[in-house]
Amino acid sequence: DLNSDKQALLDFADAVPHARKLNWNAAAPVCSSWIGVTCNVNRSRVIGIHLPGIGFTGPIPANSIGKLDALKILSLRSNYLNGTLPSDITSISSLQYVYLQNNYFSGVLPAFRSLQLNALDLSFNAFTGNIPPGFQNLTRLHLLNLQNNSISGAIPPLNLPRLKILNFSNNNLNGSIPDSLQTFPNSSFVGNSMLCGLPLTPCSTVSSSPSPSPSYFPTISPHKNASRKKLNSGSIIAIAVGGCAVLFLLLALFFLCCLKKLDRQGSGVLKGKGTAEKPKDFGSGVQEAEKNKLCFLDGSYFNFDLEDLLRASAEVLGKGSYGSTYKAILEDGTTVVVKRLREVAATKREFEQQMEVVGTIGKHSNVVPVRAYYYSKDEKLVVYSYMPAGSLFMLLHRNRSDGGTALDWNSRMKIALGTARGIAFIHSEGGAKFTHGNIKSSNVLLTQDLNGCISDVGLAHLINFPTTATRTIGYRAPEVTETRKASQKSDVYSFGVLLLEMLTGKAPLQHSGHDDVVDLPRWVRSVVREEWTAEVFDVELLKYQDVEEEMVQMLQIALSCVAKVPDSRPKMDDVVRMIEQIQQPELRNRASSGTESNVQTP
Ligand SMILES: Nc1ncnc2c1ncn2[C@@H]1O[C@H](COP(=O)(O)OP(=O)(O)OP(=O)(O)O)[C@@H](O)[C@H]1O
Repeated sequence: DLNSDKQALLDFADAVPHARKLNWNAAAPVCSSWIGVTCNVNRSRVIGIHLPGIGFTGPIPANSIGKLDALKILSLRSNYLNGTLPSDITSISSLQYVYLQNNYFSGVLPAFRSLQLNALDLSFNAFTGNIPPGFQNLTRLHLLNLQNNSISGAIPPLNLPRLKILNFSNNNLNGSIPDSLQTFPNSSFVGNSMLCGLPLTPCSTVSSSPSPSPSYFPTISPHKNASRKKLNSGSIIAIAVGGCAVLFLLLALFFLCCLKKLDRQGSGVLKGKGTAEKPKDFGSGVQEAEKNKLCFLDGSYFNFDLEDLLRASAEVLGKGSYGSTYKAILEDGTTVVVKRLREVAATKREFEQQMEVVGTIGKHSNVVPVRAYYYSKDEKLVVYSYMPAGSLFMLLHRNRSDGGTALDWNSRMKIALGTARGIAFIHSEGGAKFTHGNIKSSNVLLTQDLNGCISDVGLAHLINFPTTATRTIGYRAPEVTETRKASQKSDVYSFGVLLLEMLTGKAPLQHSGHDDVVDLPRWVRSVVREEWTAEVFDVELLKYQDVEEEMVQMLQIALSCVAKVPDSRPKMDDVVRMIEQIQQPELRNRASSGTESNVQTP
């Protein structure tokens, strides 16, 4: 039951040291609050563990994870786990997905009992022994990755109907590749010097070699074999070590060159702009030795590591004040957004601490969650969920100039309230002095149902004060220009500008081809002073009936936020309350039908 699952997890966490803290508090509910743990629908059993890159070190003890006998997904990849895999884990009969790659597991490659197994990834470990013939029973397997271990012997004649991805490369396998596996590419088998047959060199192509007689070596390429026989194991090791050293040096040189080039370019690997380009390598500054250290803030969702990220195809979304932003599509189809930060002023410790805070704040439904981050001397990356519906900036301005439909009033109200709630949460959870520091419409991202989510939380604290970003200047409170320090009150000012932007349809920046205003609060104030008219409002909004009063109320809230004197501005909590008090759009229909008039949400 859930209690024994909980105990098994606690036993695991107690026994296995880990670099990153787990919030596995015995008193807190496992299914809703424990990082990296997924339960079944009725919350009676643990069915998934996703804990990649937590820094687990040492062996997994028996009677810990192995006791989770309803477990379907086990992901402990990219840790420092070693020793043999306890047999109670390999015996769990419910397992469907096992991701244990990039660890230091050793011992004989175990057979997995679960006939439900869909994916088994044990690559980049130190497993030895043969491929168990029992793998033939795993008829549901679609992925089998055993690359970069020390597995030896012949490949058993596996015939797995669903197998799509197979990788046995870089092991010590020998003999001929079974017919049933010959449809897989070369890359599935390379790096096994004693292995032959399609798609590698055919085992029987021996006629060109006069001696030794091919009949002595019926299944092994004589060419490879002959050269191998002359070397003793000592010289093979020497050559391998030498080869690796040269390769490592070359790689290091290559990375250095890339870095130098990057520095010269200022930021980003891309030379141009736009979305059509496909950079292959936005992580070229990542040092070989520091790979795999992608730190996850919520391991329960994603299953990838730094290598996957570096391999992903990426496209530039834009260059912001903090650096370049990429959309990356991982090999398994997961889409994430990677921010490559420049001019980070924080030390590694400060960066980590900030990310911990950001991790807590990211749990709010109006904040774009940070999924993972990476910090090295040369490269700082922050990984976010991809928000396919785009930003408020796009919906308000770009969409329209591209002939798209304008956002209606109800949607604007909903986005305004959501964003205000997100900012209020940032102010309350991050501590009394915690600020966002860069509130603007391109940092309000939307879900499909137009829930406004605030992005880039915590980044302003890590980066040197951006002075040049024109898109930011229009949102900046007057005092910040002098003090160069954001405060919660300056966030309120920026939010006020954002509200004015939604009300007027004008962007607070100079942008050719758009109806923009450099100082939006000043412009609105001057119009309002002349006469309280509909002139300030976006013409698109004037199409809607019976919303003028709400628009005027919102305008008042916005103007109170952009008060010149910081102390005259409301607190973010108050702003939320004020917006809530304007009749809720979703309640308007019911209210006007007379059944529930004057309804206000709490
Ligand atoms: N998680 C995300 N999902 C989808 N689009 C995103 C995501 N994060 C950022 N974007 C979009 O990518 C583009 C570039 O973002 P970026 O944050 O680099 O620039 P910015 O918002 O203009 O400036 P700043 O760096 O000051 O926030 C923006 O249009 C932004 O809306």
